[in-house]
Amino acid sequence: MLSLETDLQTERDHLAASRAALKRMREHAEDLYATGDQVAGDPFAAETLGRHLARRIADLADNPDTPLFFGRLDLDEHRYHVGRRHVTDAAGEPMVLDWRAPLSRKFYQASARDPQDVDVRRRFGFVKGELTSFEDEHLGRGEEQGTSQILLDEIERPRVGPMRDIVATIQPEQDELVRAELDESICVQGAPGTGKTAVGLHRAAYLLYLHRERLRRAGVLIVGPNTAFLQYIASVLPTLGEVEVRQSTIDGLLATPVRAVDDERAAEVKNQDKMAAVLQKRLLARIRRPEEALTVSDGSYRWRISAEALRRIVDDVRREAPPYATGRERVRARVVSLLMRQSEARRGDSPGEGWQRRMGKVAPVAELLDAVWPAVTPEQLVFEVLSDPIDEDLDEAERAALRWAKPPKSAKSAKWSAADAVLIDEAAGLIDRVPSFGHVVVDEAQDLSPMQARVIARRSEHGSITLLGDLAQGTAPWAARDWGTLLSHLGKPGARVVPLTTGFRVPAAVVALANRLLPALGVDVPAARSLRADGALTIGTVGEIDGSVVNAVRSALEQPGSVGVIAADAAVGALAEAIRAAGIAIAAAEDTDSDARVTVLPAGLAKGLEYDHVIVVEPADIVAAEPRGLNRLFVVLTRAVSRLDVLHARPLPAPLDGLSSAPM
Ligand SMILES: Nc1ncnc2c1ncn2[C@@H]1O[C@H](COP(=O)(O)OP(=O)(O)OP(=O)(O)O)[C@@H](O)[C@H]1O
Repeated sequence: MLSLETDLQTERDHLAASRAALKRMREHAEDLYATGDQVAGDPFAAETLGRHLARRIADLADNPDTPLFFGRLDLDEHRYHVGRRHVTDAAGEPMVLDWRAPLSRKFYQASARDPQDVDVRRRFGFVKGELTSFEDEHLGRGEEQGTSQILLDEIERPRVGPMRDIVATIQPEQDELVRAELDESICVQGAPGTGKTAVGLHRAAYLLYLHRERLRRAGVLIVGPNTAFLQYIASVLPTLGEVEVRQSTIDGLLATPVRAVDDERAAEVKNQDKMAAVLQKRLLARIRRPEEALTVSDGSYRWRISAEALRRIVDDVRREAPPYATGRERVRARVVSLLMRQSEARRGDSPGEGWQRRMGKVAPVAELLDAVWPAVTPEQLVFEVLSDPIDEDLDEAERAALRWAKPPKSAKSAKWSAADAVLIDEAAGLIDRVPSFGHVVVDEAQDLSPMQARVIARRSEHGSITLLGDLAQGTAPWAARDWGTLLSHLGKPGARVVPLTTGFRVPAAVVALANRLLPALGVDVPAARSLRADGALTIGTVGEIDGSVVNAVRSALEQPGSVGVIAADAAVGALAEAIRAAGIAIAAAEDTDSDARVTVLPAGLAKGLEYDHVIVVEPADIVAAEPRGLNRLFVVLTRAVSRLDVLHARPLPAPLDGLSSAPM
């Protein structure tokens, strides 16, 4: 016991010394920042250095609630503490090793069977930033714990506020994914609560650490399903020291503001992958083969290019298939080049750049371009397709669904829907190149339509992707039934698909309930198993919904943690009213900082979120509200971290039929 206390004290001393070292590193960076103007040779260098140092100072901030290290590795000769960032002493010796450093990998991967030179792996337990315990595994002696108590404490802790990082407890199968090579695209099929989102965010942080310069230039993008979700995950990367990652919904990536709503059928047709071909054909149909020769006056000279030579230029460029706008410029450049050759032959010297620019713009050349390769905006192209959808690949019903209900006068006055914005992005990608990110993480990817997938494909053409999702949680009308098809739309057909099945959120009893829905969902996915034996599930028949929900919220509030009331979208307003009328404060779904512990949430927004206590209201209504209602119910039931109440006045949906349901 004494030795344990002594050990704990030694570790606390190391923590204090590491804190002091971090402070020294920060002060050093601050000093450099203050004197930056003098050390840098010129204003540009001063600004670059200043930005670098400001970032470094932010990186070195010490948050008293997040322990500087969480583990220790005893190797043959050396002992390393593993933490959130590198900390070195005044002599440059490591005091804390960044979790992403190659050596730290042993902390996550070593096992009794494969100790990887690790004699002892130590995990630390913290309470509010205080080091309170540790667990040792003597891997060198072939000893290994079963499931770590520190991990169990971590996953069972009450969830309040935004999502937290999991660096201290990343599991070996998660670590494999986090540390996959930058060039490798991967797809994670993960049952609810298996840590897909966590893996995606940590992979982004890991890649930024290893390939900082390359990724800083190209950028890293995280795509999530809605703003409530983005708020929920927003603080994970900053706690890992990464602040320069763009986080967006699909709509947020698009340049077109959404000001209209499609009916279901129109949205479905517009999201089919064949719309890409429809747009492309329509665009290429603008290109005409020249029929007349071109004559250009140039002072006392007249140059002439035959119709045949012009046709050859247009045919060649078309065959090269550059983006449309590049094609137009290429035709212009080749026409000018032929003019130049004539000029050289006649005048005996090469005309300069000014001449070439002028020739590119003279009226006959401009007219030729407008006739054979007319300029077009993405909006104009989509406007034309929706005004007159004549493509032979569309049947009559599809054409009718596409046609404007009330045709606008022009592309400029059109009000675009979310699906139109995706079509406009597709058109923009046909006309011009879209810059590609170095790495893109897509969460809840099962809900991407083929056309939305192409939005991401354009932005990851020269980079890699991490695709995260669960086919069982697909709720959009176009949700993926298999990953292979979606991966082809994303331009990464060969990506590895890796399943995750160990759940860290949902208690076993709740997983068993949700798994009953799986056979009815029409997708082939492995069922989850939960690491959590705790947790409570109540299924109750009630007479009157509102009053019963208020009672359930009251008793949920007697326990620590967050409470999520999830109901069919149409029922949420009245429920929130009833809860407020009972004097209970409610937080908005986007507001993860609110003091109120209760959130009332439409089923449509529950994806990706979690609450300690979830109250699901009238499952039959959630199922009836949409075509993939059972998938929606699967999502909703799996949001609970500790306790789930299912309240129903109507019979439960068929797959849950026969479950014992006590009157409440
Ligand atoms: N290795 C881990 N250690 C501790 N907690 C973990 C670990 N992996 C995941 N978790 C926790 O489990 C919960 C679920 O993780 P996450 O939201 O990433 O799962 P998900 O697979 O994206 O879930 P869903 O598909 O239901 O949205 C989170 O609270 C997360 O912090």
